[in-house]
Amino acid sequence: MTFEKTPGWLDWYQGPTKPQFKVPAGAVDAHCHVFGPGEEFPFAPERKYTPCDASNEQLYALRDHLGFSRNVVVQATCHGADNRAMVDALVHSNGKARGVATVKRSVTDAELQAMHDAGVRGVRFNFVKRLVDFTPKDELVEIAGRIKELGWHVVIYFEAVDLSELWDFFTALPTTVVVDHMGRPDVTKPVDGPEFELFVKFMREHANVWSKVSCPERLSVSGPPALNGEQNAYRDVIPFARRIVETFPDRVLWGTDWPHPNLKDHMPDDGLLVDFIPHIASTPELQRKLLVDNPMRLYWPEEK
Ligand SMILES: O=C(O)/C=C(\CC(=O)C(=O)O)C(=O)O
Repeated sequence: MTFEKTPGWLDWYQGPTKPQFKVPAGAVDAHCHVFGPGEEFPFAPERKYTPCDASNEQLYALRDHLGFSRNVVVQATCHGADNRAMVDALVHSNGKARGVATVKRSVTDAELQAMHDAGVRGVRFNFVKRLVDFTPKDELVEIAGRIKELGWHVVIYFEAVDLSELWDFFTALPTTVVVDHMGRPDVTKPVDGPEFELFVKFMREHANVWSKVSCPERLSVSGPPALNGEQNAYRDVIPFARRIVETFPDRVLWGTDWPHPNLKDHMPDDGLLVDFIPHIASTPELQRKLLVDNPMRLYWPEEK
């Protein structure tokens, strides 16, 4: 089956630079995706976008190029609840990748167990309206209860303005809860203003809540973009990510977000994205927690 990309689609960056920042040994890229390839793993009929292909071989070549050791592959909405491409990536990783799936209430216990055996350790609940149709909360509660039995966690993706409305649902989840991209703050607002304070309160009052401090390229308004050797990219995002890393050093994760779905403005050089890390985690200890200790505790606890 061949697919036509969404008009204006930006393909991932070819030939990323070698990062100047050397990540610590055993670093984990804890948020990335695979797309298809569409011929082998067709995109879902209910998808809101059609991406370019981005295979697991290409993902693992990037991992090696950037100096990372492992990946967490997160199911992208263009594959709906058909997790085959993501699971195939885990199966071909030599144990170096774990996954986060999207499931429906109709998933069977045997299917969940098969995903667990392949390396899936979480499910993603997506509340970003441009990406998914609404799923009833009672269905999500039921799923959360079932995956808890497997020791999995829930990854949540939402926009900052929706946090107050989703608060009661999120705070009742019975598992570890990992927030994608700091809950997508509006970085033109103050880092100590009411909107981001609510997110900090969410983490402060709930010790089971973690955050990915990823995706500056998605959150930044004033840039400059991670292109053309820029070593000080996305300056407007730094205070937000830094605050979360320094306040909750044991509950933060970082990922490239390769192949960067739905960017409209530019496609970042992934090598320069890695060079962003020391701006938000400024000491070797913070870097080790962010890139090694925390993701290992969550995704490979048996190795700790
Ligand atoms: O890569 C991300 O985390 C963000 C996405 C895409 C996405 O999450 C998905 O398709 O599942 C976005 O904001 O468009």
